[in-house]
Amino acid sequence: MNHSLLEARGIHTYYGASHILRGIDFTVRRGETVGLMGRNGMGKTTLLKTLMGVVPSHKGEIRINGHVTTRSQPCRIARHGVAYVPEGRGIFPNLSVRENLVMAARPGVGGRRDWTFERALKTFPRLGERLGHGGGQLSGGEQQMLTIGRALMTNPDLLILDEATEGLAPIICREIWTVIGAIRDTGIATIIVDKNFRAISSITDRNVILVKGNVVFEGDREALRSQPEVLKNFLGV
Ligand SMILES: Nc1ncnc2c1ncn2[C@@H]1O[C@H](COP(=O)(O)OP(=O)(O)OP(=O)(O)O)[C@@H](O)[C@H]1O
Repeated sequence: MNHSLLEARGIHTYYGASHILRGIDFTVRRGETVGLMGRNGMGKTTLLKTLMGVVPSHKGEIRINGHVTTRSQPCRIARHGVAYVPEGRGIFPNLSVRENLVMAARPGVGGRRDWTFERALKTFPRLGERLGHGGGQLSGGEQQMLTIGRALMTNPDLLILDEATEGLAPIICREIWTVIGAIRDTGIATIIVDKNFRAISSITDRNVILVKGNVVFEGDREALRSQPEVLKNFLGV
């Protein structure tokens, strides 16, 4: 029995002639929170896009929830239980908060309907106060909450967050980190990319660092924090 929710082996991805991912192995177990770290341009977003089928891998194999998804379209991968929140915010600015949430609703793998409209509002009370507002009228932090709320409404097994707190005020970032911690407690696995390694590593089970398309470190919070040279060399902190 394979307990991995997501398993990628020997992944190579190119943009044209540029060889970006150079043989990456990457695993997420059920319910696990994984921090994906690295300096700018090291291939984090490319790895997420490859896992989601947005960018094709040239070599290697990806399995999600037991299905080989290496050459699947993003919509098929989403149906295998993955919700992807890309950098920037993917909401419909002309639809209301209510419409944005309701439109995204669908059962998860096996018909699971843990996340309902009511539960999303309980998780993000701010959204409940803005139900009639257009998505485009929200602040940056509220838009990010709506994006995450929409992703949860698809009842995912795995939530992928790329730079969820980018450009947001510290107080809003803290609110988002708290929510991500709460999502973790519900058993949803998460991959998080964020520049704030302290915030990430305080909620992750495992951390993976990329340098030039290779995995150079993999370990839990203690392993990461006990190796200042790793932080300095690979993250510049
Ligand atoms: N569409 C593209 N076409 C060509 N090259 C690209 C494209 N997107 C990204 N790259 C290049 O691929 C490399 C990896 O980029 P990627 O966005 O995956 O890095 P990242 O680790 O997510 O960095 P950042 O934190 O800056 O988003 C970079 O050198 C980048 O310039």
